[in-house]
Amino acid sequence: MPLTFTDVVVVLLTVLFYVEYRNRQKLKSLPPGPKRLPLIGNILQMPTSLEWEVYARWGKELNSDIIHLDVAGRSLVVINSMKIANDLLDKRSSIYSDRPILPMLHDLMGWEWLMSMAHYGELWKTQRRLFQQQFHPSNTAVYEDTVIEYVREFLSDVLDTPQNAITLSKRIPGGVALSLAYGFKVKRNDDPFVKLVEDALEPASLAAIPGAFLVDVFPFLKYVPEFVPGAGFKRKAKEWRQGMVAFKEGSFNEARSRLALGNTRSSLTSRCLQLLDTTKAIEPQLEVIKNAAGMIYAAASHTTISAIYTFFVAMLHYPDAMKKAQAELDSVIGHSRLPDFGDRENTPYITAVLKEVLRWQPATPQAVPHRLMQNDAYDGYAFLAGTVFVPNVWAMLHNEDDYPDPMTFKPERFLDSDNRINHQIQDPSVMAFGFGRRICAGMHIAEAIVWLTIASVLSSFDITPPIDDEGNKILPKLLYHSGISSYPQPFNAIFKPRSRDAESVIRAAEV
Ligand code: HEM
Repeated sequence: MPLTFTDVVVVLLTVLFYVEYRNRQKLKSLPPGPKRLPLIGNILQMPTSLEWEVYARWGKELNSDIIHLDVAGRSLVVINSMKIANDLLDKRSSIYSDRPILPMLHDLMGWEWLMSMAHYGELWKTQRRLFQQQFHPSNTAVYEDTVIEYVREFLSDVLDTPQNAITLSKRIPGGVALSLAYGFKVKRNDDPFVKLVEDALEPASLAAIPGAFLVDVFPFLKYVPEFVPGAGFKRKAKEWRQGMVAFKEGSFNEARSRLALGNTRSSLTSRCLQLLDTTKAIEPQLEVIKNAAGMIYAAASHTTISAIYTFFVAMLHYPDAMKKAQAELDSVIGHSRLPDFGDRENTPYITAVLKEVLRWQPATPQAVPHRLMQNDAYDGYAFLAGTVFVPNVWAMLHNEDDYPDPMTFKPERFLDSDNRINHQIQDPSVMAFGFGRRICAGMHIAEAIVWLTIASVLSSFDITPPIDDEGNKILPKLLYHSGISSYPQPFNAIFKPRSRDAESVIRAAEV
């Protein structure tokens, strides 16, 4: 007998009621969360901007450092405290180190090879090992000269076109990354590889946020054909996939041919190509090198530029901090040379500025999400395998107990009464760079780039806000874009050499 319309409605309602019943059962053992709607859960409340601040507010309202969000039946757990992040993501890292599968990013855009997004398995392990061998924290010689080179070129470029200083600063982490990955010397303007990789990365950063695309919430949508109305995301993904392939293959092939011609600097690609094991299949080895090299710009550039921009924004809002930093640099380094890494030990205030930059507006306010690999229980809660955990680094770094008056930029909070680094104060780096086995593999390089940029810029320039027609300062708004790495909205600043001597020192130091 054929089914009637009423039969279909009854079956459908039964299924829906069953799904909702199961969701409610699951929720009983989960952390508190904002009020949810049947079936779709919290989907309509999911914030689309400043997520980290909304999650922190929800945590306070619910009086819990761990909150649960139901995204149409999928569990998202936000961790607002460092202790819980340590308990789960560090101490139980053997089961909390996977990444969520995001159909838009992984399947449709083809970024499944990207180490920071990769599944916790053999491919990730091989890439991470390779990365650590090349950039071991003790092996500073591999990156310090490159960092010095790009920072000094930046200073000289700012002397030439001070009005472009903010845009020019992007070349510091971008140039260091392309140099470490492929041995390319990045052009001062319109570098073709920077363009290639930027075109590929912009959409990937967006798609890396869980729930940014509906297909991440309803994975079956990935099977909807491209011509169906509303499937525009598939056309976008196809175009973005081409960008990704062009960057990954194009940069690697160029590095390889330059190596063959002997026309390259030492880099991860060149060193790995020289160490190829000819007794084994070559193609899989090439694939690993290609992935690891492609990873470097992706992980290093947008995150580190965010921190550099935050440094500029902080100097505009807090000129007293800038003056104190300059006074320290003047007394330790003087006026006849630029800072270098040997000065790090003797400039605690600059180190404190670096720490406060990483804390005040963290470059990755929600770090990168982790995915639980097997069922687990914690503090009376039960989590199912597949639950996605978002470490709300912003909330941890704005915790009033560790950092009183957290919205204020105050490097002094990291110093003791003798103006030395106070090790009793929680170091922001233990949160700002993520957790457990997936912790940022390049954090020492990131800190080196940002430290040298702060020290070099402040020893040479004053940074002040532009002035409007009525004589008022135009200060940047403290509004940050959403994305895996978050950066301030466009702003302007005036960079003025501190003296004639400062100009001569910059010109003399250019390498
Ligand atoms: C201020 C700058 C930076 C910040 C804030 C930052 C932050 C992060 C965070 C939060 C993660 C994810 C950690 C987790 O899953 O818990 C990560 C992963 C990673 N970062 Fe960074 N990062 C920065 C710069 C860099 C640089 C300069 C490099 C390389 C030269 C780098 C290489 C990586 C790599 C390879 C991963 C993937 C680790 C994995 O999944 O195993 N990062 N970073």
